[in-house]
Amino acid sequence: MTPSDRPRPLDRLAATVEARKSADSESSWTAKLLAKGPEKCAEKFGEEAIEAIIEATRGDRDRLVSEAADVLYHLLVMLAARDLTLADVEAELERREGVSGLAEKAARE
Ligand SMILES: N=c1c2ncn([C@@H]3O[C@H](COP(=O)(O)OP(=O)(O)OP(=O)(O)O)[C@@H](O)[C@H]3O)c2ncn1[C@@H]1O[C@H](COP(=O)(O)O)[C@@H](O)[C@H]1O
Repeated sequence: MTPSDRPRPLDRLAATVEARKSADSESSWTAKLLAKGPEKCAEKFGEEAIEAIIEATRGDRDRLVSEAADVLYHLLVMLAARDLTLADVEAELERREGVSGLAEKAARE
């Protein structure tokens, strides 16, 4: 496998999170969080999002990168808790490609 064939980090993380749905809670933080249910996963995502907002407001770039990584991880866990995947979100992003946000908003009004 050449470096360019290797799945990107977000795809690798998504595959790991998916695999943790059937893993032992004793050996995996992700499995432990998933076992607490979708509401707890959503709560953790919210906490991490707020931490990212705080760092974005403060302007500390390194801490924002770290919090953004937490947000992406907890987003994947929250999706997995509802049997959704990164591929589902990417399909929605693809559907939106080429549609201006302004045009989309105007169509809703
Ligand atoms: N990216 C992450 C990641 N980001 C954050 N976390 C964990 O998420 C937790 C959130 O931190 P908190 O301080 O909010 O947790 P806490 O206060 O202990 O929890 P609560 O008491 O609030 O419930 C920490 O324990 C972090 O280690 C992560 N855990 C796992 N991953 C990835 O998931 C992979 C699989 O991990 P396991 O499922 O543990 O094997 C890892 O290899 C990583 O790639």
